[in-house]
Amino acid sequence: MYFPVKSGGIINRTVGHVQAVDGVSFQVPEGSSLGLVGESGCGKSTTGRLITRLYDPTGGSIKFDGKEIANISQRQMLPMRRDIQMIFQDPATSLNPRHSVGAIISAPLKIHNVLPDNKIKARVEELLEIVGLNPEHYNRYPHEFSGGQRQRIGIARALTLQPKLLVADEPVSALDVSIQAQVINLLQDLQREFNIAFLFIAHDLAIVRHFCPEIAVMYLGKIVEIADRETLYGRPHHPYTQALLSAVPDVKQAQIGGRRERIRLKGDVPSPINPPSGCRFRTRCQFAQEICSRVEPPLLQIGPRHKVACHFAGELGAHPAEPIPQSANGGEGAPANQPGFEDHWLNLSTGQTASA
Ligand SMILES: Nc1ncnc2c1ncn2[C@@H]1O[C@H](COP(=O)(O)OP(=O)(O)OP(=O)(O)O)[C@@H](O)[C@H]1O
Repeated sequence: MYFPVKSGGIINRTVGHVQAVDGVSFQVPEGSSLGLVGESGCGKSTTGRLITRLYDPTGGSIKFDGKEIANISQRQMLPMRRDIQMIFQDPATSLNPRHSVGAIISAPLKIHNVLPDNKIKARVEELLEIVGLNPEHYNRYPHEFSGGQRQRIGIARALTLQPKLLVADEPVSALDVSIQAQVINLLQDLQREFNIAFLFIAHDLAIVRHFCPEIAVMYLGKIVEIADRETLYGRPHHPYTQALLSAVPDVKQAQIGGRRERIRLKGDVPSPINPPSGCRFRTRCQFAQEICSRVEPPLLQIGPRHKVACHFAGELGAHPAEPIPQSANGGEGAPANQPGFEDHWLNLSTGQTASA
């Protein structure tokens, strides 16, 4: 997704592009959840909005249930909207303050014409109950609810059409810490009960840990590491993931005394209008070498469910001195940036291909 940058003035020329999302590839299995994590501005929300087709992608492919949806018209997308819904970060701004809760939650039912009018109220009351709100509050307005309750209204609205995929864009970031766990538990219960797949967007690794069996870390529009939860938190290989994790308080470490060494990132995130050549993370990476400015590292599979985009991928304190040979990447056209995982991968310690 490239957004045009305009010059302004009378001749409003396009003078550049914000490369908001470029090189993102993942799968969200049916009924499961994938966490998408990264600093502000790395393209997480844009990715979520592309999948729900709130934005029209400028390139690439998005498949839902095997069907290509990246290029279909909004009209063709309409039936699919029932299956793909979104929960937004800030319930205070995503709910219309002039509409009652009943009107907000019933709107999708009316737009998609799925229930006769006389059955709508009962369905909305049922939804309110499912998300832990009092069905008698049908006629109240969003301002009469607390932040956590408002997010429950947003969740009920997203559930109305029984979606198969929910894109949750920082669904708890705007809430009090004490309320966050309750809303996450609710989402988890709903997932189990209705077999809903989640793309769970968050800016820190602590929130997605309990929700997502698989997590992708984004930096400046790209996925830099994606792995199952145990691998990502236990043995991250990308210096950026390692830095993000070092900022998360570690309870176990605190119990046995001592602190995990904190890795500080140098400088600011560069502009996505003119991202660094080669590896986009190199300007802030303590391990960067000459190759990093020349060659963009592909997203290389290095374990059964582990991919990383770094020439010097390795566990913290064990980054290799020499870059991973380009031949190991399979050369040009290798399926490195395909979604999902292959059944074979590169074993970094032996330099050989391994399989299950
Ligand atoms: N409509 C738009 N027009 C131009 N640039 C945009 C637009 N939307 C997003 N961007 C830019 O694309 C990049 C990615 O933005 P995005 O909102 O997806 O990041 P994010 O990781 O979700 O950040 P945050 O957590 O702050 O929402 C940013 O540099 C942003 O300025």
